[in-house]
Amino acid sequence: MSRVGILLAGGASRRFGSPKAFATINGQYAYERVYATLQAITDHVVIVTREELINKFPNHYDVITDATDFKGNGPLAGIWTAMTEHLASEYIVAPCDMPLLRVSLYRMLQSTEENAPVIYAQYEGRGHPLVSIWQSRTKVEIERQLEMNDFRVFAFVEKVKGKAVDIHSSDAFQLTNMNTPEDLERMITDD
Ligand SMILES: Nc1nc2c(ncn2[C@@H]2O[C@H](COP(=O)(O)OP(=O)(O)OP(=O)(O)O)[C@@H](O)[C@H]2O)c(=O)[nH]1
Repeated sequence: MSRVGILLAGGASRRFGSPKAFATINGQYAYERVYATLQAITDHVVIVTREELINKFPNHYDVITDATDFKGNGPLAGIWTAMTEHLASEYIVAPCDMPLLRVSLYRMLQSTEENAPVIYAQYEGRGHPLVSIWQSRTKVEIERQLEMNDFRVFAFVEKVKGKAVDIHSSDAFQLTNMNTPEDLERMITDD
């Protein structure tokens, strides 16, 4: 089975004020940390970003931008773009703004028996559809939704009856994201 990691780094980072992918946590860029996690559990990792950032990533990374037809419309378009550029049986998805994600959390998702189209993390009833595993068969359905100008990730995951996996409280810290500079400050203190 071939697995491709999709690192989502194409957001506007409006609340953060500068590109979140390049926020520094203890000497490492946020995206580098997430990349390392995806690299450990996949055959290849692709970073999906926006035009303005593409040259900021070193050349040895595989970096693409959202498909022209859907760009600027959120992460679902990014997931679909990566699926079109890289054929695989399954895709492991992670956002660049959760730099505490570790392999152990994805292993938990992978150990789910179900052959659900999307398997995603959930903690205290809140789903995290960008911390997830997507089967390749979802590509056609994503495209159908995007073509209807519906860019909502969670709506998609619910529509295809994605499987939520409850994360143990001891792993919940991994789902911490940085929407604001204050979130990053807290993360550095806790890391
Ligand atoms: N490829 C791609 N990734 C996206 C897009 N929008 C958001 N993301 C990524 O999805 C993850 C979660 O996004 P948000 O929390 O909404 O981040 P954001 O849009 O950068 O932040 P705000 O502008 O403050 O809402 C982050 O890793 C983003 O980089 C997009 O249009 N394309």
